[in-house]
Amino acid sequence: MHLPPLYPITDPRSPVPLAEQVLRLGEAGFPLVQFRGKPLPAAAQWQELRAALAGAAERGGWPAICVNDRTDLAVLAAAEGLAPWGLHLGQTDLPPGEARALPGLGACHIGVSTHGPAEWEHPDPACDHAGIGPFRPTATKGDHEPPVGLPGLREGAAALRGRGVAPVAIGGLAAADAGECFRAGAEALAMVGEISRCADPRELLWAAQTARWAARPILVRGQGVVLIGGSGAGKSTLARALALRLGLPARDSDREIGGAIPDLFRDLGEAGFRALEAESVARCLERPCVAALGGGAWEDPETRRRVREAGFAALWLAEVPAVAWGRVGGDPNRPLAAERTAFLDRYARRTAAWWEAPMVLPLGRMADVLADELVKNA
Ligand SMILES: Nc1ncnc2c1ncn2[C@@H]1O[C@H](COP(=O)(O)OP(=O)(O)OP(=O)(O)O)[C@@H](O)[C@H]1O
Ligand SMILES: O=C(O)C1=C[C@@H](O)[C@@H](O)[C@H](O)C1
Ligand SMILES: [Mg+2]
Repeated sequence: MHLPPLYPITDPRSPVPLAEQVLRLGEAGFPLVQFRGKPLPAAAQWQELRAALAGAAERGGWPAICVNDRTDLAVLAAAEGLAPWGLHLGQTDLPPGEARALPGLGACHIGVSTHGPAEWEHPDPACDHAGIGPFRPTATKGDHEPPVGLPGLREGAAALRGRGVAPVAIGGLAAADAGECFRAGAEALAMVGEISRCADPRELLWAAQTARWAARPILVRGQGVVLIGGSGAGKSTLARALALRLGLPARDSDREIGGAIPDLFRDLGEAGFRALEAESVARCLERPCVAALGGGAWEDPETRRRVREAGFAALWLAEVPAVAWGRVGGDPNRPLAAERTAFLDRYARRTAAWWEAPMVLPLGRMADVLADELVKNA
């Protein structure tokens, strides 16, 4: 289970409506936001949640939204075709397994709040991430448990990771805590409000990402790498920059197909193109290299299996879909980038599979800067 380094939670005390908080954070590059509407009345929470989910759906499924506490609202949303990415439950909310069995929530990522060893040792098998906290005393929640501090975070993170659950530090955190929390084993830092209130949330996220790479490197020298993600994310560009620095060949499944992509789509149809693409990816995996995969290649489960079997690391270049569209929309060499709505809908459909890989957030950086940072820690 992979999460972004910072996990913002909406703040109902802010004058900015909750849906707008979510969408602004998405625009800044945050892939995941938790929707917390407490103590607003249910009707107001629902109105904001629906607007946030509908807005994110129109933006290529970006950002992903995790609903805090309100399983009922998550079910309502799912019934409207707006199932959230996840659901975050406290120890006194519905049990995760029962929540996930509700209509429309089968694919939900469930997070739980944990506070001590009993919960760290026995996380509910239906959850794939968990908050550990409070890290220090916090004014956001009046009813919190005693602070766990760094020792608790370290103990909780090790126990949860050992059980396949991604640990999220939460409670009174500031961005300056990032390095220490990642070194203690946290996958992400959750923060209420601070992120939206800061002058430049994107810079905060960039700093947290580089701090996490320093504490928990995602590249190993000598190992092959495939870059996955949507069309226009910058995979081909980053693959070249990364290969140069890692001393590996740069490859590109689109180039190695050996024909002009628009001609292949015209002559063979998309299914014919996909068959050639799968063979091309398989050739890229024959020896270690940095390979950019075509934007649709990761949809094929056989390709995903082959990448794992070849021992390559998969990295998701998680660009904001609207930014990717701005780069490649209308490009005659990309037959699936002809129409904006279809392009963004395709991004949204493909996202679930990309979440399987650790993400690289470009956040406005050029490929050379991203590659330098990634290689620094390899
Ligand atoms: N980090 C970046 N910042 C700004 N522009 C970029 C960045 N990376 C790539 N680009 C530009 O965006 C466009 C698309 O990049 P690229 O071809 O690398 O995307 P891709 O992910 O490989 O897309 P596809 O899946 O369609 O092959 C190119 O014009 C490239 O120069
Ligand atoms: O998003 C897609 O499905 C595509 C992306 C490109 O990399 C090419 O593989 C082709 O244009 C199709
Ligand atoms: Mg490419």
